[in-house]
Amino acid sequence: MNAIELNHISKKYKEFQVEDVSFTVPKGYITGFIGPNGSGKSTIIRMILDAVRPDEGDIRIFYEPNHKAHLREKIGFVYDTLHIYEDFNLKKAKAFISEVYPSWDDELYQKYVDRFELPERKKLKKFSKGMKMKASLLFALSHRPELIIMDEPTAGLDPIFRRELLDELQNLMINENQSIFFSTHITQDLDQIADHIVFIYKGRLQFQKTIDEIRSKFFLVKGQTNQLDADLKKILKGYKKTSQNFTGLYEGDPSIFEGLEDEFIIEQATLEDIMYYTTRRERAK
Ligand SMILES: Nc1ncnc2c1ncn2[C@@H]1O[C@H](COP(=O)(O)OP(=O)(O)OP(=O)(O)O)[C@@H](O)[C@H]1O
Repeated sequence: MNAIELNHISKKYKEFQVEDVSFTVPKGYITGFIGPNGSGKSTIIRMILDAVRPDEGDIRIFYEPNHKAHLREKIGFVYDTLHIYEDFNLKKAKAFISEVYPSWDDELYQKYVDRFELPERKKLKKFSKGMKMKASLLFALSHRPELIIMDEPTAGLDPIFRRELLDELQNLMINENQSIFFSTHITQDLDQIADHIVFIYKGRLQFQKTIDEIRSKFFLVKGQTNQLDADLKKILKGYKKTSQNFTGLYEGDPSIFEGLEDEFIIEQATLEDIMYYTTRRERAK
């Protein structure tokens, strides 16, 4: 079952384009959306939410075209800025927002207000960046959405709350079978909680893989620069070298390095390594 499906999505702006992007967000899992600055993550999220129309392709949410109005109720959206009139305080904002969602859960709202330690009577414009993010989460979660879509939800949060939030998201997925799709630059968050990763770069899909596939297929190869010959360069997805040593990214079965333990060090690659070395090679093209 898929919560979201993108089929051959293209969108052209003057100086940037999303090119033929297809991927799925499976139901009941956490999917992380990664890519360097300006890769098109926010643009794609806006297209999923029907705030921007693609030039080509179609997007489905729970197997329905994403522009169907009733899908709004099923989605909790967290953006990096609050889209609420900022002269309001939480109480007043809640009065408006709760009216929009038939599934609004007041008890849950109260639980999150307490847990997030948010003042209910302070004007939203006087909230700090992190408080605004928490308020955005509060409203998104309190109507019990089946699908949570977030654009960099952990940006601006202190590390303690960030971890609490990640735990909370994991609980939502496990206990309520919710599907979560979120973009982030903090790839360690995803190493911790994501089941699937969608990686885009310069408006093109690099890959969609499960975390397990990534763990079993991506490795760092380290050795001395004089060992970095043409054959090795060919099989690496990218590398960095000094006059003495090199580190490269290898995708595939690590057994090809068996018996070469004295010559190379093979280590599991993190998501950050994968992004760094993949885009390094792209940049050098
Ligand atoms: N309405 C628009 N008109 C023209 N160009 C746009 C528009 N919206 C976005 N872009 C361009 O699309 C590119 C991708 O931007 P986008 O915000 O989708 O990337 P991102 O991956 O979310 O980046 P970041 O990680 O920095 O937030 C950028 O070059 C941006 O300037």
